[in-house]
Amino acid sequence: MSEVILTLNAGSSSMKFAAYRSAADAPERIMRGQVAGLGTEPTLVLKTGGQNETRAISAGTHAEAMPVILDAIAPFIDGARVVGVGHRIVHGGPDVATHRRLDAALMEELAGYEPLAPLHQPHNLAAARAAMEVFPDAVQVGCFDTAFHRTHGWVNDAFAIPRKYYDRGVRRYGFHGLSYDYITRRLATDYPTLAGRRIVIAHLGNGASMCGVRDGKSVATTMGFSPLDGLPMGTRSGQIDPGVLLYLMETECMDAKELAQMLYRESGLLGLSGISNDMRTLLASHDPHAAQAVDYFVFRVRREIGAMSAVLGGIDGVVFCGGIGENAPVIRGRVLDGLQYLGIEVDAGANDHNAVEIGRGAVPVLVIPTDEEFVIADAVQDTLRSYD
Ligand SMILES: Nc1ncnc2c1ncn2[C@@H]1O[C@H](COP(=O)(O)OP(=O)(O)O)[C@@H](O)[C@H]1O
Ligand SMILES: CC(=O)OP(=O)(O)O
Ligand SMILES: [Mg+2]
Repeated sequence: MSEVILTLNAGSSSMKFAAYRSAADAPERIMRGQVAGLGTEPTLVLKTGGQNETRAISAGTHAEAMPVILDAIAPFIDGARVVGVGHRIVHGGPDVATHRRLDAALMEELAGYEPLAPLHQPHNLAAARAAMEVFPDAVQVGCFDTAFHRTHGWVNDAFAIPRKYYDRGVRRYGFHGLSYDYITRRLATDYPTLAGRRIVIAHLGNGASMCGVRDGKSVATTMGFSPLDGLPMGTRSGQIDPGVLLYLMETECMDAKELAQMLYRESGLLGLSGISNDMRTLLASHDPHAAQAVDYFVFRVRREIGAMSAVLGGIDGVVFCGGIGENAPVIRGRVLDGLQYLGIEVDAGANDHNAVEIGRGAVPVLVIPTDEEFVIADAVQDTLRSYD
């Protein structure tokens, strides 16, 4: 092995990373891991050859996690040259519809989107800057969560506020696009009969959203201008009546900073339960507020499945992914209960075992572990080949 590709994926509470070697069809993964629990109890998880190794670390922030990650990767790449580094970047703005090589001008433009995704964009860009310093000769490639959704029609992109704001970029961008891209590719290769159909993909993690896909393209998604909209999340509110914000500004004199703190960091499962943003903790809790937070989550996910059905004109398949979607049978079961009218029925045994196919109705229901890193590595390989 002489040349490798690295991927960095800074989520709101985690930093996932992986190393790949280039291969003819698609990059081959050498190892992957993540720093999880940033802000609470940070751990380093290494995943190699089916083995998971977890250890507590002292990094409290995304920046402090970087040297830990580089040390963790080093033994696996055995001195090989890092020729490309791919970065998940949450916000690419209105025009970016595919991955791009990161240069100074693009980095500056992307920094302008930091206020629109404060839990992600600053960490994404910090990781890219750090990688540019550590690997100055490697190609740095930005892979954008918003890019997959640039196929939306205008009605799905616009807010019904004066038009001048649309022209200034106040639009529904949508996020989690790398995850939806991966799932859509998996459907194309593993479930070709579903690939051209109407699919609802529920990415339920610490950040959560849903995407309606038709013919492999995004038609609608629950997140909007920022990754605050749509489903409730670990610490984010999800959809909220803007009148609530006006009321809080007027009666509680909250300013933009305080509202941002509340909406991004103190709401969602954490805000409703008063206990935790972690679905595992809430499912294990006997506190009635934990149960209510879970009820609210389930209610909103079900509601959005109905909305997606309306937008797509029916549903031919449902896919769950993300930390909750891949690992929480109780949530999947409750979300899908009573959707027989859409042809959706759950096989309880398969669901309990996190099987890949958990439906027993006319509409297939799948659990597919998402792999944003693969999409990033593939984009880097693609970029490197364009120079050959
Ligand atoms: N076995 C499980 N049961 C329920 N929830 C789980 C389980 N495993 C992970 N989760 C949830 O997944 C969430 C993390 O999702 P993930 O997609 O990894 O996060 P991020 O959005 O930070 O990338 C955690 O907050 C946790 O609530
Ligand atoms: C966009 C988003 O919410 O990402 P994450 O799930 O990594 O927080
Ligand atoms: Mg995520």
